[in-house]
Amino acid sequence: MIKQLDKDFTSLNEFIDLLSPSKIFILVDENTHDHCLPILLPNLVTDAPFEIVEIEAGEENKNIHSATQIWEIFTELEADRKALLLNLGGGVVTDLGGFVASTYKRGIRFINLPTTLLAMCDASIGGKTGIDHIYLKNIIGTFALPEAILFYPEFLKTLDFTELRSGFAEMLKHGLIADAAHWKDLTSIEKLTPDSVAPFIKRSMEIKEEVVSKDFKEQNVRKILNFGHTIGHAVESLFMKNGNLIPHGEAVALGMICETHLSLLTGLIELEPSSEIISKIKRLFPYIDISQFKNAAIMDLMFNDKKNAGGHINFSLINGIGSCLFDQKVNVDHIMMALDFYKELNNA
Ligand SMILES: NC(=O)c1ccc[n+]([C@@H]2O[C@H](COP(=O)([O-])OP(=O)(O)OC[C@H]3O[C@@H](n4cnc5c(N)ncnc54)[C@H](O)[C@@H]3O)[C@@H](O)[C@H]2O)c1
Ligand SMILES: O=C(O)C(=O)C[C@@H](O)[C@H](O)[C@H](O)COP(=O)(O)O
Ligand SMILES: [Zn+2]
Repeated sequence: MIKQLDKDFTSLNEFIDLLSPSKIFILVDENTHDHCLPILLPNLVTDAPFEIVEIEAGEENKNIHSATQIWEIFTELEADRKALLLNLGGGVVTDLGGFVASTYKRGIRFINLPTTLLAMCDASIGGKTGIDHIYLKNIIGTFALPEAILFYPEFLKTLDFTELRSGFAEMLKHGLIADAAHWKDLTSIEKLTPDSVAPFIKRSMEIKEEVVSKDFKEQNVRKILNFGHTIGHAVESLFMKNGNLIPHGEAVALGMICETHLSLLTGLIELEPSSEIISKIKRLFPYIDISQFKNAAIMDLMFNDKKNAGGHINFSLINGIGSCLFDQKVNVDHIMMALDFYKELNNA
């Protein structure tokens, strides 16, 4: 169930009532503890006892150490199989919380309460949970669906602009892979703010939900949701390794530029739409200097991509605005050219 919360959080309370949990755990990070918990707690009406579990904020904490910490808290506080986890946060909290919940005692129930644009439109939906390990993004994880995804756009009011823009990248991705009108709507927004983007959140969520409903375990069409991520995740991992993190959405924006150019090089898309896509993404997102990374190092990481099979890198590439093909095998020289294309964009 995906539903927008009213200001009294009635649907959350009703739903918790229905689930009748033995205990509720509310997972937050430092920022959602300060900004979102004070909105949730006065509205939470339940007979079940609850505990707050806090992790440090940031991608560097989406790891096994945080997971262990949470499992230990569950054990100490005697969480049983009827316990319920509320993931109140961005994609780090929903990915990590979902992972911890789906593995503790072989699975307890969880509800996602996304607080970033990225988590609302993407991470909270679709049941991919996980953690990063040895600098590889989401390399350990499960497919496990939340009982509900309840979103409240008011949470976005305290979000930094950089994080809002990061979520906007995944929304643009949804337009590019599946809905040209959504791409047009999003790229027509004059100034990105919580209010200006709010009318388009629902459509973005629907696109993600529609794709996932056709292929939950990512055997085929779900791979289109990974457009921009083959190169984006590789670059994100290299920055993580250097201890110099970049927001996930910025890595995806970079990845979408490279992979749009790759779509052009492989003859899938015409020059005009590819130029439109690249110039619009370039205008919206900061240029990321990747000159420190050799193309071969970026490529090495792509071999760990979860879409791959039989030692081949499988790309998801667009064949027009609003349309995407998966399992595309491309010439290695073209991958190198796409990376060089991005590296040279700074001088263009
Ligand atoms: N499972 C999926 O399908 C999926 C999809 C897309 C991305 N992801 C993952 O999601 C993660 C990125 O998510 P994210 O961009 O939400 O990052 P995040 O969870 O790190 O949140 C970004 C920052 O915003 C802060 N924050 C969150 N809500 C806030 C609020 N309302 N007000 C003020 N500050 C707030 C957080 O503390 C953090 O500092 C990555 O790990 C990515 O791999 C997963
Ligand atoms: O839900 C999906 O499927 C996606 O690919 C959405 C992506 O935006 C997201 O970043 C996802 O976590 C990537 O998954 P991964 O399998 O490439 O780690
Ligand atoms: Zn993503």
